[in-house]
Amino acid sequence: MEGRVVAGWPAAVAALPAGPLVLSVDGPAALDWASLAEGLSAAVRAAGREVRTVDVRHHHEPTAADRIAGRPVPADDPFFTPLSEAQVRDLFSVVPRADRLPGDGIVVVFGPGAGLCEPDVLWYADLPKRYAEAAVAHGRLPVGANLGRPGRPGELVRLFYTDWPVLDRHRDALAARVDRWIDTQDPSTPTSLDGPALRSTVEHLVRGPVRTRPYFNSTPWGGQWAASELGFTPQAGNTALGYELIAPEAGVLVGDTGGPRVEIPFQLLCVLHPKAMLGEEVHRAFGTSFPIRFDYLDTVGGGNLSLHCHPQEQYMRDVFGWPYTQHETYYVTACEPGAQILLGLTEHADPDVMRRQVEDAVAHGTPVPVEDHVQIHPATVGQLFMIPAGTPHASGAGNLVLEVSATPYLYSLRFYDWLRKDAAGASRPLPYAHGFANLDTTRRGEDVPKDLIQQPRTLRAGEGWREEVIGALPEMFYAVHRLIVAPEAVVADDTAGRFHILNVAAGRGAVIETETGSHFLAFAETITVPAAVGPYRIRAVGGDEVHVVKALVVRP
Ligand SMILES: O=P(O)(O)OC[C@H]1O[C@](O)(CO)[C@@H](O)[C@@H]1O
Repeated sequence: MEGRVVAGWPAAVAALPAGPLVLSVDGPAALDWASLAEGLSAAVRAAGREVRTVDVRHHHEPTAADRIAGRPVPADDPFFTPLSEAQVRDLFSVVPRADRLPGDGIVVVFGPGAGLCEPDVLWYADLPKRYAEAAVAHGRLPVGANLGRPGRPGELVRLFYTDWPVLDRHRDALAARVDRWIDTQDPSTPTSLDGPALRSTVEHLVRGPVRTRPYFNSTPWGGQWAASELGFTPQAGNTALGYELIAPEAGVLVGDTGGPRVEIPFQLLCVLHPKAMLGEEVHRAFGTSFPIRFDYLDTVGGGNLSLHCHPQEQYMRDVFGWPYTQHETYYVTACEPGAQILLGLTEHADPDVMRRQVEDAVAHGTPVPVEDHVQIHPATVGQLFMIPAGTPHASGAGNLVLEVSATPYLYSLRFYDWLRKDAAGASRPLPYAHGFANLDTTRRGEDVPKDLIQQPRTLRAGEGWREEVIGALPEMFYAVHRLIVAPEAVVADDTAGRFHILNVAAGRGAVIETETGSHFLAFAETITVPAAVGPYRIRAVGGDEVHVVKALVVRP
């Protein structure tokens, strides 16, 4: 990395040019902007410069939140809104302009949209999205407020489908010209990196394998595998959903080991270098959206996921506004004896009966006889289950599932949640009307195991290794392969112009060797090999066979 990560406001302020300045600090709604302004102002004063602050949120229109909102479809849908297509500019009727102070004073314009105020210097203050989600979910202000609604408790539906698309577009548009990137995870000592160093770091990152920072959240079905086997600290009692690589939320840590670090959004790599990251054809098809996600579903010592399906392609576009849909696959990395995967309709499933029972469960708490409608398959380590959009599914208790899926992840159309209630006696949202509108009633009976529980096909092989296709379907744009590598054997691979994602699913680990370096990938870890890498090698480490799950786009 060229340039240094520095810690604290004084170090960031010391790098500002002399003379009167308008300094804009832009960033998401989910920040404690008042503390930021206070900490930054104190550092400016300590540097002997006069300071004045302008909070752009006071210049947002009173109706700003309405102006940027995606409209619910149908109008009273409490579960989803289409992705907002608004711009941060829409928050304002008039974007404020600040006059410079005399001498070498600094006017600090801060808040979402501050970058539009034609500043002399532009900083971007970020907070990884997981903080916003947690703050909104628990009603923690000021961080948990929605864009255009400071001071009012936030809502997740607005966060996911309005705030994030609007703010992400804005961040992406600023990325090529920000003068400093600031990570505010520690609000009293933010870490930061200047703009040229940020961009040279990103340029370096897209030339080699890159691992994103993992974390696990907790859900009502979450288990204990990641806590006990990997040492993750459960947020709220369990390690349910492991964010390995969910591009819209993923971050990459940059900085020297032992020194201050800055977490930058993985998405910056796709925005600043889309062809190097994704490859030319994938970029043409998906723009700057990184289309494959890897995450864990940990139900070991936990419960069943809800029974749900995901939107069909056309519905996803028309109703939710995502250009591609949430096709999924489950790879069983570990499971307890007797663990199960629910997948596909039974031969004689009747969606009308199922719907009446689902409604009965909601209205009267009557259990749904799920096995009448949905097939139950034994979970076995190493098996991949294909879950095209519209297929009802759930991982049962006792599994560690590696999900290899299309990137959209916020569209679980739940039919049934096993009558679970939270401490306050509330059920989780059950958008079953959307579920039934998307249920693929043709995929049932024997077709389910035949098409969706595939047997591995060897694609190529060499001394001590083979590469298998373990899941591919005509309607899915990606395929899942597996490399079986004997101890110390080496596989030569090539991105051939499209990124690969690798995960060590069995064995101690593997070394990923490229022309410029080597990276050790331990069991259960995931890494992206950008398209620009070209040829690379996978070397098995440890005394046991190593299994590497690999995903790639096959039909852009
Ligand atoms: O609705 P539940 O039970 O929380 O399950 C949601 C999870 O299911 C999945 O769609 C997997 O099937 C995940 O992507 C998602 O996080």
